[in-house]
Amino acid sequence: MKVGVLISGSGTNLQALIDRSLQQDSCANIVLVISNVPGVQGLKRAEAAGISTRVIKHKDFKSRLEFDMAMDAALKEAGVELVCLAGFMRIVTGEFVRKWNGRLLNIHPSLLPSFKGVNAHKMVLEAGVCITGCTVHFVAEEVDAGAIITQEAVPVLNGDTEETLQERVKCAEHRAYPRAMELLASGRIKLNDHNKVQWM
Ligand SMILES: Nc1nc2ccc(CNc3ccc(C(=O)NCCCC(=O)O)cc3)cc2c(=O)[nH]1
Ligand SMILES: N[C@@H]1O[C@H](COP(=O)(O)O)[C@@H](O)[C@H]1O
Repeated sequence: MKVGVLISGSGTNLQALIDRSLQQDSCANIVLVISNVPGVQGLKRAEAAGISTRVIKHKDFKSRLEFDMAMDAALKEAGVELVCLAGFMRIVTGEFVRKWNGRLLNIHPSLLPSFKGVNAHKMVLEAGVCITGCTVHFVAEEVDAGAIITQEAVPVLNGDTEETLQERVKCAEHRAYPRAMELLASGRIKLNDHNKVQWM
Protein backbone atom coordinates (compact mmCIF):
# COMPACT_ATOMS: atom_id res chain seq x y z
CA MET A 1 0.00 0.00 0.00
CA LYS A 2 1.34 3.43 -1.00
CA VAL A 3 1.90 5.61 2.07
CA GLY A 4 2.33 9.38 2.44
CA VAL A 5 3.79 10.91 5.61
CA LEU A 6 3.12 14.51 6.74
CA ILE A 7 5.76 16.05 9.00
CA SER A 8 6.78 19.39 10.53
CA GLY A 9 10.05 18.55 12.29
CA SER A 10 12.69 16.00 13.30
CA GLY A 11 10.91 13.00 11.81
CA THR A 12 12.04 10.24 14.19
CA ASN A 13 8.60 8.64 13.74
CA LEU A 14 8.99 9.02 9.98
CA GLN A 15 12.33 7.21 10.29
CA ALA A 16 10.69 4.37 12.22
CA LEU A 17 8.02 4.05 9.50
CA ILE A 18 10.68 4.10 6.76
CA ASP A 19 12.77 1.42 8.51
CA ARG A 20 9.70 -0.82 8.95
CA SER A 21 8.61 -0.33 5.31
CA LEU A 22 12.01 -1.55 4.10
CA GLN A 23 11.57 -4.96 5.76
CA GLN A 24 10.56 -7.60 3.27
CA ASP A 25 7.35 -8.57 5.07
CA SER A 26 6.08 -4.99 5.03
CA CYS A 27 2.84 -4.10 3.23
CA ALA A 28 3.78 -0.41 3.22
CA ASN A 29 5.62 1.55 0.55
CA ILE A 30 6.32 5.17 1.56
CA VAL A 31 6.21 7.16 -1.69
CA LEU A 32 5.92 10.78 -0.50
CA VAL A 33 6.87 12.93 2.49
CA ILE A 34 5.30 16.39 2.81
CA SER A 35 6.49 19.00 5.29
CA ASN A 36 4.77 22.32 5.98
CA VAL A 37 8.13 23.63 7.22
CA PRO A 38 11.20 23.84 4.95
CA GLY A 39 14.61 22.49 5.90
CA VAL A 40 13.52 20.19 8.74
CA GLN A 41 15.52 17.05 9.55
CA GLY A 42 12.59 14.84 8.53
CA LEU A 43 13.04 15.98 4.91
CA LYS A 44 16.70 14.92 5.04
CA ARG A 45 15.66 11.52 6.39
CA ALA A 46 13.28 11.05 3.46
CA GLU A 47 15.88 12.19 0.91
CA ALA A 48 18.45 9.79 2.42
CA ALA A 49 15.91 6.99 1.90
CA GLY A 50 15.28 8.04 -1.72
CA ILE A 51 11.69 9.08 -0.96
CA SER A 52 10.09 12.02 -2.84
CA THR A 53 9.60 15.11 -0.70
CA ARG A 54 7.46 18.22 -1.00
CA VAL A 55 7.40 21.39 1.10
CA ILE A 56 3.90 22.88 1.17
CA LYS A 57 3.85 25.92 3.44
CA HIS A 58 0.53 26.79 5.06
CA LYS A 59 1.57 30.46 5.02
CA ASP A 60 1.47 30.38 1.18
CA PHE A 61 -2.30 29.81 1.19
CA LYS A 62 -5.18 32.14 1.91
CA SER A 63 -7.15 29.53 3.84
CA ARG A 64 -6.73 26.27 5.73
CA LEU A 65 -8.88 24.55 3.13
CA GLU A 66 -6.68 25.64 0.22
CA PHE A 67 -3.58 24.46 2.08
CA ASP A 68 -5.21 21.11 2.80
CA MET A 69 -6.35 20.74 -0.81
CA ALA A 70 -2.79 21.42 -2.02
CA MET A 71 -1.57 18.59 0.22
CA ASP A 72 -4.44 16.39 -0.97
CA ALA A 73 -3.49 17.02 -4.63
CA ALA A 74 0.16 16.11 -4.00
CA LEU A 75 -0.86 12.95 -2.15
CA LYS A 76 -3.30 11.91 -4.89
CA GLU A 77 -0.72 12.66 -7.61
CA ALA A 78 1.71 10.27 -5.87
CA GLY A 79 -0.99 7.59 -5.66
CA VAL A 80 -0.99 7.63 -1.86
CA GLU A 81 -3.60 5.34 -0.23
CA LEU A 82 -2.70 5.82 3.45
CA VAL A 83 -1.60 9.05 5.16
CA CYS A 84 0.40 9.13 8.41
CA LEU A 85 0.72 12.37 10.40
CA ALA A 86 4.10 12.18 12.15
CA GLY A 87 4.80 15.27 14.20
CA PHE A 88 2.64 17.27 11.79
CA MET A 89 1.67 20.38 13.71
CA ARG A 90 -1.27 21.79 11.71
CA ILE A 91 -4.90 20.94 12.34
CA VAL A 92 -6.45 19.57 9.14
CA THR A 93 -9.94 20.59 8.04
CA GLY A 94 -13.01 18.39 8.26
CA GLU A 95 -12.98 18.37 4.46
CA PHE A 96 -9.53 16.76 4.40
CA VAL A 97 -10.54 14.28 7.13
CA ARG A 98 -13.64 13.29 5.13
CA LYS A 99 -11.54 12.72 1.98
CA TRP A 100 -9.11 10.48 3.90
CA ASN A 101 -11.40 9.06 6.60
CA GLY A 102 -10.22 5.59 7.61
CA ARG A 103 -6.90 6.11 5.77
CA LEU A 104 -5.46 8.92 7.95
CA LEU A 105 -3.45 8.13 11.11
CA ASN A 106 -1.75 10.13 13.84
CA ILE A 107 0.49 9.36 16.79
CA HIS A 108 -0.05 11.19 20.06
CA PRO A 109 2.41 11.14 23.00
CA SER A 110 -0.05 10.18 25.76
CA LEU A 111 -2.60 7.47 26.57
CA LEU A 112 -5.66 9.08 24.94
CA PRO A 113 -8.24 10.16 25.86
CA SER A 114 -6.06 11.53 28.65
CA PHE A 115 -3.83 14.51 27.97
CA LYS A 116 -5.01 15.67 24.57
CA GLY A 117 -3.38 18.67 22.88
CA VAL A 118 0.08 19.99 22.13
CA ASN A 119 1.86 19.77 25.49
CA ALA A 120 0.94 16.28 26.67
CA HIS A 121 4.24 15.59 28.50
CA LYS A 122 3.92 18.84 30.50
CA MET A 123 0.36 17.95 31.52
CA VAL A 124 1.42 14.39 32.42
CA LEU A 125 4.14 15.71 34.76
CA GLU A 126 1.81 18.28 36.28
CA ALA A 127 -0.86 15.63 36.88
CA GLY A 128 1.70 13.45 38.70
CA VAL A 129 0.61 10.22 36.96
CA CYS A 130 3.00 7.24 37.14
CA ILE A 131 2.12 5.71 33.76
CA THR A 132 1.95 7.52 30.44
CA GLY A 133 2.46 6.24 26.89
CA CYS A 134 1.56 6.82 23.26
CA THR A 135 -1.51 6.31 21.12
CA VAL A 136 -1.92 5.71 17.39
CA HIS A 137 -5.39 6.70 16.26
CA PHE A 138 -7.45 7.38 13.18
CA VAL A 139 -7.70 11.13 12.64
CA ALA A 140 -11.19 12.53 13.20
CA GLU A 141 -12.23 16.16 12.75
CA GLU A 142 -12.21 16.58 16.54
CA VAL A 143 -8.54 16.82 17.53
CA ASP A 144 -7.00 13.75 19.27
CA ALA A 145 -10.46 12.10 19.44
CA GLY A 146 -10.34 9.53 16.61
CA ALA A 147 -10.70 5.75 17.07
CA ILE A 148 -7.71 4.25 18.86
CA ILE A 149 -5.70 1.62 16.95
CA THR A 150 -2.86 0.81 19.33
CA GLN A 151 -1.25 2.11 22.52
CA GLU A 152 1.90 1.43 24.49
CA ALA A 153 2.43 2.21 28.21
CA VAL A 154 5.54 4.02 29.42
CA PRO A 155 6.54 4.59 33.09
CA VAL A 156 7.01 8.12 34.42
CA LEU A 157 10.20 8.09 36.55
CA ASN A 158 11.20 10.28 39.49
CA GLY A 159 12.96 13.41 38.30
CA ASP A 160 11.58 13.11 34.78
CA THR A 161 11.56 16.31 32.77
CA GLU A 162 9.54 16.92 29.60
CA GLU A 163 12.72 16.04 27.68
CA THR A 164 13.53 12.76 29.48
CA LEU A 165 9.87 11.74 29.31
CA GLN A 166 9.57 12.59 25.60
CA GLU A 167 12.66 10.54 24.85
CA ARG A 168 11.31 7.46 26.67
CA VAL A 169 7.84 7.82 25.08
CA LYS A 170 9.36 8.19 21.61
CA CYS A 171 10.97 4.75 21.95
CA ALA A 172 7.46 3.36 22.40
CA GLU A 173 6.15 5.51 19.51
CA HIS A 174 8.76 4.03 17.21
CA ARG A 175 7.33 0.55 17.91
CA ALA A 176 3.63 1.48 18.01
CA TYR A 177 3.42 3.55 14.83
CA PRO A 178 5.01 0.96 12.49
CA ARG A 179 2.74 -1.67 14.09
CA ALA A 180 -0.36 0.44 13.35
CA MET A 181 0.79 1.27 9.82
CA GLU A 182 1.21 -2.44 9.03
CA LEU A 183 -2.16 -3.34 10.57
CA LEU A 184 -3.90 -0.92 8.21
CA ALA A 185 -1.67 -1.53 5.15
CA SER A 186 -2.12 -5.30 5.47
CA GLY A 187 -5.91 -5.02 5.80
CA ARG A 188 -5.92 -6.56 9.31
CA ILE A 189 -7.97 -3.59 10.54
CA LYS A 190 -10.28 -0.98 9.08
CA LEU A 191 -12.41 1.88 10.33
CA ASN A 192 -16.06 0.77 10.13
CA ASP A 193 -19.14 2.88 9.38
CA HIS A 194 -19.60 3.63 13.07
CA ASN A 195 -16.05 5.03 13.26
CA LYS A 196 -14.89 2.03 15.31
CA VAL A 197 -11.81 -0.08 14.60
CA GLN A 198 -12.84 -3.41 13.06
CA TRP A 199 -10.42 -6.35 13.08
CA MET A 200 -10.72 -8.46 9.91
N1 LIG B 1 -8.70 17.45 12.30
C1 LIG B 1 -7.60 17.01 12.94
N2 LIG B 1 -6.40 17.48 12.57
C2 LIG B 1 -5.27 17.05 13.23
C3 LIG B 1 -4.01 17.56 12.86
C4 LIG B 1 -2.87 17.19 13.54
C5 LIG B 1 -2.95 16.27 14.59
C6 LIG B 1 -1.68 15.93 15.29
N3 LIG B 1 -1.68 16.49 16.62
C7 LIG B 1 -1.87 17.85 16.84
C8 LIG B 1 -2.77 18.21 17.83
C9 LIG B 1 -3.00 19.56 18.12
C10 LIG B 1 -2.33 20.54 17.40
C11 LIG B 1 -2.58 21.99 17.73
O1 LIG B 1 -3.54 22.35 18.42
N4 LIG B 1 -1.67 22.88 17.25
C12 LIG B 1 -1.78 24.28 17.51
C13 LIG B 1 -2.65 24.89 16.43
C14 LIG B 1 -2.04 24.64 15.06
C15 LIG B 1 -2.98 25.11 13.95
O2 LIG B 1 -3.48 26.25 14.06
O3 LIG B 1 -3.24 24.31 13.00
C16 LIG B 1 -1.42 20.19 16.39
C17 LIG B 1 -1.21 18.84 16.09
C18 LIG B 1 -4.18 15.71 14.96
C19 LIG B 1 -5.36 16.10 14.28
C20 LIG B 1 -6.67 15.61 14.62
O4 LIG B 1 -6.85 14.74 15.52
N5 LIG B 1 -7.75 16.08 13.93
N1 LIG C 1 3.04 13.78 17.29
C1 LIG C 1 4.11 13.89 18.26
O1 LIG C 1 5.11 14.77 17.77
C2 LIG C 1 6.40 14.20 17.96
C3 LIG C 1 7.02 14.05 16.61
O2 LIG C 1 8.34 13.71 16.78
P1 LIG C 1 9.17 13.29 15.45
O3 LIG C 1 8.51 12.08 14.87
O4 LIG C 1 9.13 14.48 14.52
O5 LIG C 1 10.55 13.00 15.99
C4 LIG C 1 6.22 12.85 18.63
O6 LIG C 1 6.48 12.91 20.01
C5 LIG C 1 4.75 12.54 18.41
O7 LIG C 1 4.14 11.90 19.50
